[in-house]
Amino acid sequence: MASASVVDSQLNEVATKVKQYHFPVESIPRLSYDDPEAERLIRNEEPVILTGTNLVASALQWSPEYLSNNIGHGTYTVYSSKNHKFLYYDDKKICKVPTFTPPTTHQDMTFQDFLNKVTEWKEGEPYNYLQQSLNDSVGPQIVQDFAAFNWKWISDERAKNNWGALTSNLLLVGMDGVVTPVHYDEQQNFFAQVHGFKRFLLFDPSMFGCLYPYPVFHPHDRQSQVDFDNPDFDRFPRLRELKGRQAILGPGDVLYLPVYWWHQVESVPGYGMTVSVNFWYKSGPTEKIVYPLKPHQKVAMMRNIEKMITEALNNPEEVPPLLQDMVLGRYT
Ligand SMILES: O=C(O)C(=O)C[C@H](CCCc1ccccc1)C(=O)O
Ligand SMILES: [Zn+2]
Repeated sequence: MASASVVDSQLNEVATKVKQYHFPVESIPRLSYDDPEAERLIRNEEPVILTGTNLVASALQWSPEYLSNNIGHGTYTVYSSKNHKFLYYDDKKICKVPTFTPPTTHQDMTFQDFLNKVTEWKEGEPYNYLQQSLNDSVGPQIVQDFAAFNWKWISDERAKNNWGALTSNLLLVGMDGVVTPVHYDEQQNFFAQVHGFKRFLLFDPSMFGCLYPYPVFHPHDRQSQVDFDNPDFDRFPRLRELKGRQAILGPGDVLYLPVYWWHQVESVPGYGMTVSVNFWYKSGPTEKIVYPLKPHQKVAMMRNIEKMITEALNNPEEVPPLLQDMVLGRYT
């Protein structure tokens, strides 16, 4: 395992290589897991990079080759995209938008088949990204490594911050340069980087108005309509107000990614394949309402209003005209 200083010097080099976009970014604090400031940030639902957690220390040998030799012959969901971007969509909502064309395809295959596709990849061919919840179909060695995660530390964090249950651990194995475009999730997330380097761009929930998410009933619910590589400032004028944060993760780093925080995740080009494991937790029960409401509470409220209106109208096509009648010239 690379020593801390080696990872640190690599992180500094990676920071000079990552792509810059039109908006300014500030770094996320990188603190030892036992630093009281780290605890304060997590309590306050602000992102922080934690070092020294040993959360996935037992998985630091999970190179793609090691996984291929030890994960067994179960099948895993592998997404394919004609470019390096993997915009997530919810299969269950496709019926609401008949004109929707999925931007990625996915199929189940063995890890070995996935790794062969990546090894034999040629410029111009589709990109592949393995994204699959870790389950009991993995081989005994991987089960052993998984069991040796620092479950004590992370369950203490869950309890201290009054979160709900762990819902899943997503195993993510990406090709060099793949990108998960900017979106938010409705769960608390400890994101563990295992192999290779990932750059996160993060935006706090108050940036909702600058990131123009798809409608809640759309398959791309929770994803931004904005393409950072080709920002459309005419259609999305408040993009100009966007201010971001940045986190670069190396092997062993854990990012606390608070619920409702927007994030774009990139496997840094030129640094090879990446392996990550996330830990998604149901967010805790909302204690009693305190005013002023937090930005993420307003996002939750906007989602509920969109859901109510869509269900009440019982026809997605009638939602835009009703919302426009309600807002344009009255609240604008
Ligand atoms: O851990 C997170 O929240 C991430 O966004 C990590 C991201 C892949 C997530 C794929 C995905 C996005 C939306 C819904 C379900 C699955 C990456 O590392 O590329
Ligand atoms: Zn996410």
